[in-house]
Amino acid sequence: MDDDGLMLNFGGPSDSGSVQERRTVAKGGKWRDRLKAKKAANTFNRNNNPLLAPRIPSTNSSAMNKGVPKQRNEKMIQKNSEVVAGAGDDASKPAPTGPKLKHGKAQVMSSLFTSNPTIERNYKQEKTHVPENIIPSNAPVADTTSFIGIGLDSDLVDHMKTKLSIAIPTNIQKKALPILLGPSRTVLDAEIPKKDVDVVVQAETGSGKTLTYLLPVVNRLIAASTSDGSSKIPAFGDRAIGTVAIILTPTRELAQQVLTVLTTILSIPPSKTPGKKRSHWIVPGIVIGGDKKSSEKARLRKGVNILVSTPGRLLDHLQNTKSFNVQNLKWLVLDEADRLLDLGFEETLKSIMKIVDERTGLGVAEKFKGRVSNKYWPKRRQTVLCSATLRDDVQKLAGQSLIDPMFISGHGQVSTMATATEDGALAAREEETKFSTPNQLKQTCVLTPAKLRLVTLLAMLKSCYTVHKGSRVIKQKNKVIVFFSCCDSVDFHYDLFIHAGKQKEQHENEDDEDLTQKVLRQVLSNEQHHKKNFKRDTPPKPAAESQKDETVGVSGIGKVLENVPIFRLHGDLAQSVRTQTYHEFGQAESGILLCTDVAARGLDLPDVNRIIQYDAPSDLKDYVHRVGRTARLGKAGEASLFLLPSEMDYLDILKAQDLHASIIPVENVLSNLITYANSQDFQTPAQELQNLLEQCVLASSERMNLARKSYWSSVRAYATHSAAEKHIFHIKKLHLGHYAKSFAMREAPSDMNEGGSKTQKKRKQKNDRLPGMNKKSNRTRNKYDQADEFAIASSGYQLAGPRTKRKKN
Ligand SMILES: Nc1ncnc2c1ncn2[C@@H]1O[C@H](COP(=O)(O)OP(=O)(O)OP(=O)(O)O)[C@@H](O)[C@H]1O
Repeated sequence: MDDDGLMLNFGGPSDSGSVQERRTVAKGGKWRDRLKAKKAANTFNRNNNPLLAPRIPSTNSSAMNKGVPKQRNEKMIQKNSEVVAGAGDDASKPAPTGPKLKHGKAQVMSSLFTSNPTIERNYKQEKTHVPENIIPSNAPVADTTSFIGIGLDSDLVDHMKTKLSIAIPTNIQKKALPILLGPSRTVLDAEIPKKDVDVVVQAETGSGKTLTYLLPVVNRLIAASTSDGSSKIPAFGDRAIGTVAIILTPTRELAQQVLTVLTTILSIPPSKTPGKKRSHWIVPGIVIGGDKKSSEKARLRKGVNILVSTPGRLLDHLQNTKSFNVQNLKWLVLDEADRLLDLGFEETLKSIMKIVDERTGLGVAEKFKGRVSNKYWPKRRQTVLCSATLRDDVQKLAGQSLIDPMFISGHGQVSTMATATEDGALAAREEETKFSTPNQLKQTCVLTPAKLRLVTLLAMLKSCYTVHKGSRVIKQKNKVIVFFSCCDSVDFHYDLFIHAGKQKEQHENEDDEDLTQKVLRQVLSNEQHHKKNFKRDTPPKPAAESQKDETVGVSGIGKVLENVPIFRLHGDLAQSVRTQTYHEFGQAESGILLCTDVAARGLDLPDVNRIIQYDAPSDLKDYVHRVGRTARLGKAGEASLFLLPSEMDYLDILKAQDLHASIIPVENVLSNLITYANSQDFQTPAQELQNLLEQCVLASSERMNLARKSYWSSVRAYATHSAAEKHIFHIKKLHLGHYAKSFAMREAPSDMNEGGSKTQKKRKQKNDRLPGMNKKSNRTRNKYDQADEFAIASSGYQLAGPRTKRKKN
């Protein structure tokens, strides 16, 4: 932290009560004089502002309670705030030359509570939004409507009750099912058209959209394969008809989840109604990337009647698997349609549509003519689009691939898309298509200075699993999902949370030798022995750890997080690991899932009570989907967003969409780290925790590399915010040194790809400079703009960051 050592803070809290510092750079003179001046300033700030400097622990503080003598404790804090490798406790001695890092700079352990930015807006005076209506908006509707009343098959309804405990439809199911049943509907309603139409479904997260589009398809196929003796329509039952329905999802996990629901509702037992006979011919199936293509081909050849797929693999089979028969396709469902229409999927989707249109255009195959032309089968292919965040981009597609679509929204009127674009209706539609989150969801925001981010995250996570009641610590079970902006960051935090704290145990019983000196020495020896690359699929095992690796299967447990199982999920993991993680976290009673946006959409992970967005989403839609992993189907839930003080205006963007997050002061979150009754001091445990994390990173060169990779990938991801949000999330506003602290590093890392001649390095640095730093940045920025979750995944493409304060400026 090069600047912290020289920046001096003067001034106390401002009149408004917000934290305010005047900074003066102490230049010239001897280092001892500068140090003295800094200490004087720190003492002043410490007395005036709780966030600016560590307090000397009071007699009941954590350190004192542990029996650490006051004098030693003061020294520790002092040491934490100063140049550890350079200056010892005795200021009269010349600074010893401590171990150096590769790039030749002494290690600086700066305090967490100095030089933090001020929060300019007085948020305490801003009104907190209290939702007027806290009746859950995505729960089943408590009225007389039943699935039978809507017109579903009685055997199917019984089966759903027994297998899924589902008896009453949700709001969106009540509205959309009758329309999607079309002419096959047995219950008549004059207001609902009896012809088959394309449909756009927009409803809140966790409101049962999956069953909304699956039930009509299954119900119609079941009806088509049933004969009760009285009907003139012969029962259909031939798997060889090929694929009649395709459900497309943006992620593999979501595809697997949809297949599970589909298989469950298709496992309907034989009817108990006398005379009612049904052919069991409907075969569900899945084709997703990461699986063996040859076995998928074999299944498609035999006939998969309802197919769930991700776009890339579907296109691959459409182009290359001759036996894949879609000539009789009757339903095409795009789940998370807005994501499927995003950059990256758009081209694939166009190609899919083109091929499907060509093949279905040939008409029903000769063999099935007359057999699939009754009311149970749509006359032409029906397309259904679904999402919680469908807006104008979907209307673009509506113009091309949907014919006179109906727009069904969870909280609005059913209307045609044409009406929506007519005069006057547009304004109403805009209001209707504001992103809405479940009423019962509690949304909060923590304004955290960059240096405090990591400890604040841990404090928040700890609070989910332990409650302090007086001197008693009560453990509780919870399921929490933490969203990061990139895969490297997920990997780094996963590894850190599992291994941090084990170093401490190892060294505690040893001689008085300074721990930091030992750890630093370890780094130097590690660097000679560990040249191997870090592999993503297996958790890192730094040699500095003497303990056995506590990673079991796809989860691990760590001391810093109360031994709660920690999981990770991102697009760079092997498919087998992704699948296992999804299942194990889903079934776990308690756990923390660290993930990227790959888990943001559609995943129905049971009983998740808390969402933490550690990195702000790069798209507002992702905000809605991320927070939607909790508060599902009428249950309670809380979602917390981490923002830097400089990013506070993002709350206004959220407000404009009726997304209201109330602010929690960072001190309140950090106070969860206080473990001793009656103590007010959160700074000492926070500082101790940060030191512990930093030591863990320093202890292994592999982990240090991972921290650097993760740091640069996160910086790169930060640069991908859309133009509309650039004024808030601009890389120039990011204090890189402080940001490094949130990766448990003591200073901003240099470029990882260092090497080559001096001129080559200079040229590379110039080309790779951060966005907005020079004229060449445009070229670099184009690369960022194309990056999606999967592209941000790896840090193969690294940036050179400014390394000194002068360069930074
Ligand atoms: N009518 C119902 N009664 C009870 N539970 C239901 C009902 N309909 C769906 N569910 C259950 O609600 C949960 C959420 O459903 P689903 O995943 O389809 O929500 P969604 O609207 O698609 O959410 P997202 O937008 O996040 O994808 C599932 O566990 C599902 O089994």
